[in-house]
Amino acid sequence: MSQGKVVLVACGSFSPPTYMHLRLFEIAKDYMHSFGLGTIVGGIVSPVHDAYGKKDLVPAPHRIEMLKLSLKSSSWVKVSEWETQQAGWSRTRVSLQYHQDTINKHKSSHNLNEDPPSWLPDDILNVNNIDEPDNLNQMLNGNVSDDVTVKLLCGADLLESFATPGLWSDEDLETILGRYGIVVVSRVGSDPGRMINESDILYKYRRNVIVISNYITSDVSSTVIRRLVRRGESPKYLTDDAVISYIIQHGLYGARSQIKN
Ligand SMILES: Nc1ncnc2c1ncn2[C@@H]1O[C@H](COP(=O)(O)OP(=O)(O)OP(=O)(O)O)[C@@H](O)[C@H]1O
Ligand SMILES: NC(=O)c1ccc[n+]([C@@H]2O[C@H](COP(=O)(O)O)[C@@H](O)[C@H]2O)c1
Repeated sequence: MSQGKVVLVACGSFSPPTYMHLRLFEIAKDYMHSFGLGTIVGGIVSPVHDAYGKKDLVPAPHRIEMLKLSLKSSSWVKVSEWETQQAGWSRTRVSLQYHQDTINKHKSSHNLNEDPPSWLPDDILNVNNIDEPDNLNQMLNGNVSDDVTVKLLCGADLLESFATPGLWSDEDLETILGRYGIVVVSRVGSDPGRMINESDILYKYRRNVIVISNYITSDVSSTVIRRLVRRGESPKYLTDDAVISYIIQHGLYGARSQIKN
């Protein structure tokens, strides 16, 4: 298992973002830190293109704006608009590849002046961090690599979707699991351990799959928020207040102004 620097990338619809989407990053960061599984230097949320065509997927500019509102208080998780700016839907492998390539390109100090994308983690742009004494010591002792690897951050339902026939190509899964690796947070009703045991490809790459049991379980989903909004009920405390105001203001998900806020 790599113990170098890691950037977590979460791909999904985020229609709308819930507080659990953002909790995933905090849960993963704490877990990986306590078990010495790498140093998280940044987090990226990559909302899917409108062409993904999932039911209730509001146009990308709304989802991006709601994510930005949700992430106002985060110093290390940023929104990447790259997927939404492509001509059509991008497979997750392609998205990870793009983010990895861009990070590699900007990691070296001589590229710092080259218009870095706004989602690029500050730690990568901060040239002073590269040679900080602790890190240098570790590097000299051969304990850590200075490479930055992106890893897919997801909930256990996404892991389960790997087994859906025709949804993910074997080649993509080989690359996602073999080259990058994934960090999976348990979700009510899912059993990632069993999933790994039952899938040949997940079993083959099990060392690259970090499974985190989320003991503070929550079944909050975008579906639940959309349902409440549609019924004129309050989604307060399931997502950021600013997201709720945005939903009402733009009449998203069938919102009427009388939502009990
Ligand atoms: N409560 C949760 N616990 C763990 N992972 C979650 C939870 N909610 C969302 N995720 C993860 O967040 C990522 C983005 O998910 P997505 O945008 O599909 O959210 P969702 O709430 O499941 O949406 P929907 O209800 O529209 O299907 C996925 O990897 C998903 O597994
Ligand atoms: N073959 C693939 O790369 C593949 C297949 C299905 C879903 N996905 C991604 O997984 C995420 C799923 O999001 P939802 O759970 O909201 O459907 C999206 O980011 C989507 O692009 C990727």
